[in-house]
Amino acid sequence: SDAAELLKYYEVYDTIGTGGFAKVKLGRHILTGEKVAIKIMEKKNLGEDLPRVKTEIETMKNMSHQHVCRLYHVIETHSRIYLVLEYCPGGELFDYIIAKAHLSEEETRVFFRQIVSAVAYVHNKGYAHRDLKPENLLIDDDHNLKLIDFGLCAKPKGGLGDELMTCCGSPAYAAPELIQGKAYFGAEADVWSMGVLLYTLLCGSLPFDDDNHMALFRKITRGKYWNPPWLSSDSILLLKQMMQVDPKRRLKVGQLLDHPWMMKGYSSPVEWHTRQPLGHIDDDCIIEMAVHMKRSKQSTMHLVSEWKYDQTTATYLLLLAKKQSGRPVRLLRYI
Ligand SMILES: COc1cccc(Nc2ncc(-c3ccc(C(=O)NCC(=O)Nc4ccccc4)cc3)c(OCC3CCNCC3)n2)c1
Repeated sequence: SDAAELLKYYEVYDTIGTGGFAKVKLGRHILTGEKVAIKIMEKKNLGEDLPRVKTEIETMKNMSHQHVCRLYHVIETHSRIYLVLEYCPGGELFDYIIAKAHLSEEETRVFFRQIVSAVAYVHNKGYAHRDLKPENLLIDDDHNLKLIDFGLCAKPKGGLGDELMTCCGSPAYAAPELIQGKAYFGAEADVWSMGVLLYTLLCGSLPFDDDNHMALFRKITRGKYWNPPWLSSDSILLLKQMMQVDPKRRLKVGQLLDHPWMMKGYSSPVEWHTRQPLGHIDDDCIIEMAVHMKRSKQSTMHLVSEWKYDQTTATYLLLLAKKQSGRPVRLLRYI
């Protein structure tokens, strides 16, 4: 069966989320004991979107960053594609904000610096996310944020507005130029969405909201919104600079990294470079794998360096995640 290949390496538990054409289940990697998120896609439901999934997989293989969800394993069977991804036990930022009504400026700053770090990294890789919203920001076991792109919206930066409604589902976060179907720059549209995100963190509500689609579009293109009384003048200024209707007047990501609001209480700009470069091979993980596979360290190093996103890649990356979370770099020995 399709699940046979998956069940060779993972225990599969209940569904933690669904969306579009994917279902996500909680799983556990048997060899390392680490929890994972398993994104399950039926090929027949993907239809002409299948190439976009392939592009998404290539994009993910190219991303390794402390604030971007990691891809561990790709399993393709006759009728399904399984993506084994980093599991975030804290759930969606969306639910976190709801639970707290809104966040303090200080707590918002900690999270927002992580969001800017992830987006600056994605942009530097030549992609625009295009669907930045609290449902696509997850909380990990260290209470840090991880960016995901659940709806396959990330595209090369210079994207056109053609996939207007297909993948940018929630217009509430979409930039004016994007919902008007104009040709736009992905990086500029992402800055607008980050402005809306910052607003929802600080205010606990959307700056532009309306049940009627047309009324919502009008509010977004007008760009006027209410500032709650608890906002500091610095926060009001930053929001204004990010939610500029004219994309050319909008703040650039580069200006966000050391913006005065971002620097309050910090001595250095946002660090957006990755702390886990793709090519880096960790010695402790290689040694544990070599012992387990009864192979030399050298041949284990070569096998891992092929980055085939198979069981070997998954085992290495999950051992590395264990090490980074302070858990012992050990593989299960009794199977
Ligand atoms: C209720 O939610 C809960 C509750 C408790 C725990 C969790 N934990 C938990 N962990 C991990 C996931 C996950 C990670 C990555 C991807 C993915 O699709 N990656 C692809 C990707 O990120 N590309 C990409 C990224 C950046 C740039 C370019 C491309 C998909 C799912 C998850 O999903 C649940 C969904 C539910 C619907 N909303 C979205 C999240 N949930 C979630």
